Amino acid sequence: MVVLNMDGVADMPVRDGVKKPLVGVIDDGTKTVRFVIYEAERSEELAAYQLDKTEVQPQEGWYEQDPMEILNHIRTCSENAIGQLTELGYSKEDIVTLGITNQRETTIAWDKFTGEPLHPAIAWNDIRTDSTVDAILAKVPDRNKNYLKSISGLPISPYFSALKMRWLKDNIKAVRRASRDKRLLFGTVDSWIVWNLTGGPQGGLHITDVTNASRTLLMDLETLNWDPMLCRLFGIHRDSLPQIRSSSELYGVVKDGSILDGIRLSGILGNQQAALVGQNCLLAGQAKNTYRSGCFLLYNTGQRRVQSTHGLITTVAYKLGPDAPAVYALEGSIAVAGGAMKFLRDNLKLINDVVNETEHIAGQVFSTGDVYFVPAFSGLYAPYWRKDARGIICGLTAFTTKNHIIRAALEAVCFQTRDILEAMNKDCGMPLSKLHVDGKMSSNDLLMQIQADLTGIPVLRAHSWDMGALGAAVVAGHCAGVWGVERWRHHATPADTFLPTTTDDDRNVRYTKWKMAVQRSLGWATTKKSITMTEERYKLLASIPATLYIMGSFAMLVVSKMLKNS
Ligand SMILES: Nc1ncnc2c1ncn2[C@@H]1O[C@H](COP(=O)(O)OP(=O)(O)O)[C@@H](O)[C@H]1O
Ligand SMILES: O=P(O)(O)OC[C@H](O)CO
Repeated sequence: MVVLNMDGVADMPVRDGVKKPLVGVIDDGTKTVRFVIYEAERSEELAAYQLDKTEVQPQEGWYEQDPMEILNHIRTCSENAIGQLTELGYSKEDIVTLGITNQRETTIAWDKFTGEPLHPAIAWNDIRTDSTVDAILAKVPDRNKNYLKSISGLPISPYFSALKMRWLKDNIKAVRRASRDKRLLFGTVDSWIVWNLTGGPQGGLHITDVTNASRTLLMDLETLNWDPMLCRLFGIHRDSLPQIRSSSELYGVVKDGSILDGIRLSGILGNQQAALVGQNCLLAGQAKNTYRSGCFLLYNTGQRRVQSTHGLITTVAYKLGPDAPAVYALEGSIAVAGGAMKFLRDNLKLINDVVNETEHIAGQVFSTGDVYFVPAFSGLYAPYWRKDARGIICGLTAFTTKNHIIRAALEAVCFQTRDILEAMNKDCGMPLSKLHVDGKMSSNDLLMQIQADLTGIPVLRAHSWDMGALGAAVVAGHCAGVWGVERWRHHATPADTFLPTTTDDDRNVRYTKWKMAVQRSLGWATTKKSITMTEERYKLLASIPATLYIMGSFAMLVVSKMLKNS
């Protein structure tokens, strides 16, 4: 609708003729940085700008990112998105607050006084800490990878930040030196962004929110504080860790000389928790699955911390203010979903274009012809937590074509989701009756239909694929008083519905075969010592003290646990 102003001249097209407060969101994903602007209480994006990040894979299983590139991309994206506002009748001044949502677990170490990163960010899916995990497990009763789960909610896995921090201290001289000189700051990407946005070396806030902290293996899920025993165990000094805050409160104001200068910061959520909020799964018993490079299914358990006995993670879903109670979730994390499509494109060259070809090519066959593809490129996450698994394609015959293999890669995403759902249903005792989905990969209709067929429940696809940015806008707007979470709770998220078309028998037969394929993928990889890139790293990796240190700490932990239980 075009509005006439007092002079009878058409104003810029503000939606519905009513100017609303705006909420900006910084969305740092594994592959992209986005800046998105929403009108308060509206779920469609008003303006957005996105840039791809440089992928750095220095060696097999290592994934690094450039922390400075993240900051530069935030500047460019925010300038461009805010630039679009003028055409829409808004200006930067209409942005009342900012939220941040980010890839979780990815870890950065930097210098408190210079602001310089001391190493590239180690990404969540990096498995260089494999041998550190082994050294730890060797000292745990029964090599129990769930030994720390009752405190942190997490299994011992290279996925989580504490192992990455330990690796940085053991292998990077600059990190050790900074630690010795009390200049070392650690953080997940949210911490890095906030610290830089709020002044950096000149008084930047070193904070994180509970959802990100709950992915480090250092936080006690009950107290929502860093756990002294876990910090000791991993050798991470509390002074180098950020302060843990809620997901929705006034943290501070941007002071970095950028276009965002002067805007308040009032929301932080890890991206999968943000998608749970964006999908409006705010009641216990509601769940969402986000299909991106990886795939993450979160089930809201309300204020109950459900301890999974079937391979899921317990994590903080959100905490809407310093005095609000924490809401928890059970999570099933899948390391490779859309990533398998990229593998088919870049490594096997079976397709040229993921978005435009996969659905079409896989749709040309009615089944995979009994081919199963387990994309365990760096091991398997939930519910298996097997870092020794490796990818397999099995069931090949002389009739197999690339169509079958591509279809099997799509099915793999759905079977992995079923693995998670089976575990969730057992942990929660109540089978999920429908699944809310989002993420770029969910735009694939065939994938969504296969998902409904293999799980036997309706799949409800959100109209916007980026529910994470929306969730961060909700929590930031909630604190700023422009986006009531209570009202949001009653907001119906528009969705496309995919209904199951298979019988129980049919899906169960196929699922049994999938489980056989998974079994065949296990135990393939032998742990390699991390082979480092520099002479310094070579020497340090071979050095025993770091490993001894961890083993010693573990011995202490075992003893202290025994004393606690006696
Ligand atoms: N239509 C589609 N069919 C199959 N896979 C898709 C489709 N669209 C996107 N993907 C896959 O989904 C992933 C999208 O990831 P993206 O949303 O960019 O998030 P991330 O930051 O996790 O990489 C990519 O790995 C891509 O291969
Ligand atoms: O790859 P993304 O950006 O969808 O997010 C990754 C997850 O947060 C990892 O836990």
